[in-house]
Amino acid sequence: MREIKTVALIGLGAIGSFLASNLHGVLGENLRIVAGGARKERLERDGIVVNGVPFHFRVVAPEEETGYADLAIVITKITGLSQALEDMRRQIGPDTIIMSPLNGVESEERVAAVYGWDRVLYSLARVSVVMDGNQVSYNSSRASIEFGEKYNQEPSERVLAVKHLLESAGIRPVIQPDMEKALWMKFVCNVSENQVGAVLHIPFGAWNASEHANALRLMVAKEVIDIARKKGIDIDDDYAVRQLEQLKKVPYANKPSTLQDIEHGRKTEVEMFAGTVIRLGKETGVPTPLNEFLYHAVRVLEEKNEGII
Ligand SMILES: NC(=O)C1=CN([C@@H]2O[C@H](COP(=O)(O)OP(=O)(O)OC[C@H]3O[C@@H](n4cnc5c(N)ncnc54)[C@H](OP(=O)(O)O)[C@@H]3O)[C@@H](O)[C@H]2O)C=CC1
Ligand SMILES: CC(C)(CO)C(=O)C(=O)O
Repeated sequence: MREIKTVALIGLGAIGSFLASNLHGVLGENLRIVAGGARKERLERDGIVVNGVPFHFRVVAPEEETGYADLAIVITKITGLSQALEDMRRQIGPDTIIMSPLNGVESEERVAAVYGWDRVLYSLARVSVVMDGNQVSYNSSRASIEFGEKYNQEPSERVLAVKHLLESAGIRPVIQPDMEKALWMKFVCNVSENQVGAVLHIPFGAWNASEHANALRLMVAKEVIDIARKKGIDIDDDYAVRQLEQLKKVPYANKPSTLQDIEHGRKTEVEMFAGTVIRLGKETGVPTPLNEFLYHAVRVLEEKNEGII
């Protein structure tokens, strides 16, 4: 069986730290975090503390010649993806598998445009991770990575290799039969939960505590489900309703990554959420007034952070 012995990861933020802290146990120095300049210095000096455990990973600069990695994980925010793909160039050889478990439905296309579809595996992260400074926390019993080829009736050799690696590292692997559909189902959640959560400044617990918050979540989700269906991706109308059962299991005070971005004064991924929905709504003929509202509302929050307002 194909074996993954070396992993290069770029983006040691919330999700990157969740992945790296688990992979480090099986890979040790064969896990390399790619980061340059002041970022490299900071990561080497401060390390990362995940669920109370301190880690100092091996950090390599983008220009360092380390040899190719068997698996490259790109997990920056969408706003940093283009630069990260450039910075990973020395890690990526002819047989390197690349996974980009960012939110949204388009990161794989962006990776493929640079490195080709034959290197890309689809993936997404089903976990809520909170990061403040170098402190990271998440609930390990509720964390999984969904991944695979576009369709996975018979898992390919490289899918089985990634499954084996994740299992050995203690990360729950889920091979979805249809990864395109899985990405869209997560997209429904992110567009509704992240954006409504950020604009109203409410944590995950609010969806269950407030019928009004939940009503807004469902209305926004409907726009995405309608677009998915127009694109031939079969997500039923009640999917977002059922999602409430999953949301009840997320710690009450956890915040979606978009709200964390606003609170930390960072640019959000609104372009990838509402921006994509508005664009695809026009292409498929689905009206998206709620996403138009959210797009501008999140932009206003960014402007407040930038001191424009
Ligand atoms: N947080 C969560 O619970 C979840 C997030 N996601 C998704 O996962 C993706 C990542 O999110 P998240 O982990 O929260 O994001 P973070 O902002 O916490 O982490 C991104 C990291 O990438 C680093 N980075 C950016 N560019 C580079 C570069 N060129 N070289 C090296 N490092 C770089 C940033 O460093 P620096 O800080 O120095 O800029 C930062 O540490 C997003 O698409 C998000 O939507 C998915 C599921 C859950
Ligand atoms: C935690 C979760 C799953 C919420 O939708 C997420 O993807 C995010 O915060 O970006």
